[in-house]
Amino acid sequence: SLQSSIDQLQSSLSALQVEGRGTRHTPQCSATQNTLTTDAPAEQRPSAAPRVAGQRAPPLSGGPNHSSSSPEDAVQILSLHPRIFYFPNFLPAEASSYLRATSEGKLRESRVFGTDSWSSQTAGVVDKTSRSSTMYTLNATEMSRETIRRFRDRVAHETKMGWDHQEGIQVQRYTSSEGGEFYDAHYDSPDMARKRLATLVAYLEDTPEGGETIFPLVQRPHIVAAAGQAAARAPLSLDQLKELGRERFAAACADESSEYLRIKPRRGSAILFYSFHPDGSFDPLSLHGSCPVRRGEKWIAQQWVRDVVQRPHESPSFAGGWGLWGRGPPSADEQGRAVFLNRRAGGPPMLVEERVVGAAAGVEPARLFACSEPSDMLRGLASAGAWTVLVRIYDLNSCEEHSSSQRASITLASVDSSGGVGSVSRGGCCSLRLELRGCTLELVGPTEKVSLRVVLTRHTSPTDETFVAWSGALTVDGLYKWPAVWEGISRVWVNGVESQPAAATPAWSLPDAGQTLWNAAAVCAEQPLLFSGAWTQWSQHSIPS
Ligand SMILES: O=C(O)CCC(=O)C(=O)O
Ligand SMILES: [Fe+2]
Repeated sequence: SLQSSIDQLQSSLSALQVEGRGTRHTPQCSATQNTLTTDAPAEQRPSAAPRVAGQRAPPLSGGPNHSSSSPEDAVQILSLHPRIFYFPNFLPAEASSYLRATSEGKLRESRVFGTDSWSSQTAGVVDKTSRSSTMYTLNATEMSRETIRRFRDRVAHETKMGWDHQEGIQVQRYTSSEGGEFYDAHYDSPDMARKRLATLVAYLEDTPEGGETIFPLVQRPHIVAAAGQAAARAPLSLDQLKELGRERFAAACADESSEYLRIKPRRGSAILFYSFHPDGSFDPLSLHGSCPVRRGEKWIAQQWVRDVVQRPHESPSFAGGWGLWGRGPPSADEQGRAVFLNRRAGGPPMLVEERVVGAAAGVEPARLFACSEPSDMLRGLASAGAWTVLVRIYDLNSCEEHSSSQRASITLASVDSSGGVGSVSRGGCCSLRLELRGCTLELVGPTEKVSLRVVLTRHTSPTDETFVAWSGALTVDGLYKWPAVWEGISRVWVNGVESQPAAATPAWSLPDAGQTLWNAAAVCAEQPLLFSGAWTQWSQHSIPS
């Protein structure tokens, strides 16, 4: 029965709490009864152990050493179905202030996206009957601010998905005008091709009245949504669940003591929730919305984490050649080199190598090779016509991608002609020489800060990467040191199946393979890898599959 399943789950929760207190587990992994206190104003929250100034880890310390010494900072499990976590102390005041200040003058009307039409290409529509608020998405420069970098490190740490999977942070403001701005119950990832696996919502301010985030299909205090149980017995369609959720949502906003999960905006706190199950399938219980703001304002910053790479230049494993972008993992050739199937162009398999000549970091030229078999980048392209080779040089410090001083582009009149086009561009950061026939990219500059991405596209749409025939990125050895985020990883699943890292990526070796191997596999396979590391110490035995 429903009650017995709930009882069962609650007893597993108790077991989990015992685990959480075990010596092997850090306090950040404990599930506590504090779940219900997310509604309480700060001063009513259970008092933490006396705090000694300077002893507490900073809220954004991130990385494997991120362990809070204060129970007040411990992450709380609000729900396992769907997975929702509450961080009482996620953002330092400095980050909240920066996010608000930088967005304030740039806010635009928020839009909604239909379930079928949503994609990064569609702009959405303003529909005040389901969403009224204003928003701003941080640009690359803002995303690279130190305070934001720490924020992103922390998100990467908690999700075990790197920066390259993160969208631009979206800041959103709801005011109390016109009956209170709000966001009706909705899903974050209607686009199933490019899943938003996880959403982190950070609250930048206290909202005096209204503005709660509601999960209307998640009942409290139970850790499992009764709606899910009901749905399991008499399956509801997605539309029916949504309808049910919307009814409950409206009622829950009007009723402080509603039984459905609500999170009150408190400056510095955050929730992290997943719209997908660990096996990659959609989780309909992730429906959520924002109640109308009754008094004051609500400010949030959202970081969406996608299954596919969003910001390639930030990949820690950018070792070249996701030829035919994400169409499958590489296999090994006779010499053990990684080979990508050349499906789209119908040509021979593509071989991508990474080499570094000269000093890895410094002013010495670094020569980077990127070739399709045997040694000509263009040979695999049977299709004649005009192409554009776009070489983007990313400065990893500023994340600038499009400034002309850091970018070179070359247009080829036709593919089957000489192909031996050379070009030198000089910009603020470096100079670039591109020799297609000789398969040489020569980059001269402060290479410890630079990453390259090479994209070959049809001339008609030089910036449309859906037409990519070849895409590779090259990182100078040692150039990008991914923060120690990856060190805690102990197990890896691909689409719900646990796999050995070695088996998952045969003969695929990178300079710092230990840390980047799995992420490389995620990029190549274009599917979520679900990592088990520091944060999942408990989840290995507590998240039912
Ligand atoms: O405002 C909130 O609490 C949630 C916002 C949200 O769900 C969204 O913008 O997708
Ligand atoms: Fe949302």
